[in-house]
Amino acid sequence: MRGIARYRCAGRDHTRIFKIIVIGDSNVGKTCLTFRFCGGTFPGKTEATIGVDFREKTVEIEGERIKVQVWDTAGQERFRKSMVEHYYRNVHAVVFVYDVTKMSSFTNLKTWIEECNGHAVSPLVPRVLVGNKCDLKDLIQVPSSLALKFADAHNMLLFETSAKDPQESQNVDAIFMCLVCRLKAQRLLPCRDTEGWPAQPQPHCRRLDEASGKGSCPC
Ligand SMILES: Nc1nc2c(ncn2[C@@H]2O[C@H](COP(=O)(O)OP(=O)(O)OP(=O)(O)O)[C@@H](O)[C@H]2O)c(=O)[nH]1
Ligand SMILES: [Mg+2]
Repeated sequence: MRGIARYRCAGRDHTRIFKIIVIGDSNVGKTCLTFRFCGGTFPGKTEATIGVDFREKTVEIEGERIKVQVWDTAGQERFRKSMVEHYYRNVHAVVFVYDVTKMSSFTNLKTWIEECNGHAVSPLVPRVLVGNKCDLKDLIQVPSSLALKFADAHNMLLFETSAKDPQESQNVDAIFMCLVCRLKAQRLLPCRDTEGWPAQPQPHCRRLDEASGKGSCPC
């Protein structure tokens, strides 16, 4: 049987928790991507996220169990403004999402990056760029070359994928697993218990589902 690595904090053993926030315009598919990663399915119907929805998934990498706490944020200004400070507090990694069929969601990325930088997120916090809805091949407006240039300029990896297409599910997993691997490599990252995770459900905050998965580093 393989041993599970655990880290000791204040005399107690803890599974490390990594907080990953998912940011981008409304309707780009943030909820669907997080659903695909945490639940393994594409939700039949979604509504605009209000505040934040929490999802989590426990993964095992090189013998260490890690809890990935995914913050599915609201893209609509009116549904997010009271929550923005909470999004960025103690964040470990950021996923920026645009819709490959909607150029404005790509050009707006600079605003999302500015917001992130404006909340003093350390440059050491890894960030990735995700172009979603690649299944809509005939409707693509954002060329990969343009997205790649943008990602390079901002020191991010680019993933182009689809939350909807089941054949893309491994790519969706790779987005998050890649971040987890990078965070795991940052050995000084402290373990946290439930800091940043509301003890009680709050208005506009719902903790949805939990699934478990095992994986190896996709990077
Ligand atoms: N074709 C296609 N549609 C998708 C994909 N991902 C999401 N959608 C659709 O896009 C719409 C918006 O998806 P959501 O995940 O709710 O978008 P969101 O970014 O969470 O939006 P907000 O919560 O308002 O910020 C829904 O109708 C989804 O079914 C995808 O990969 N392909
Ligand atoms: Mg949403």
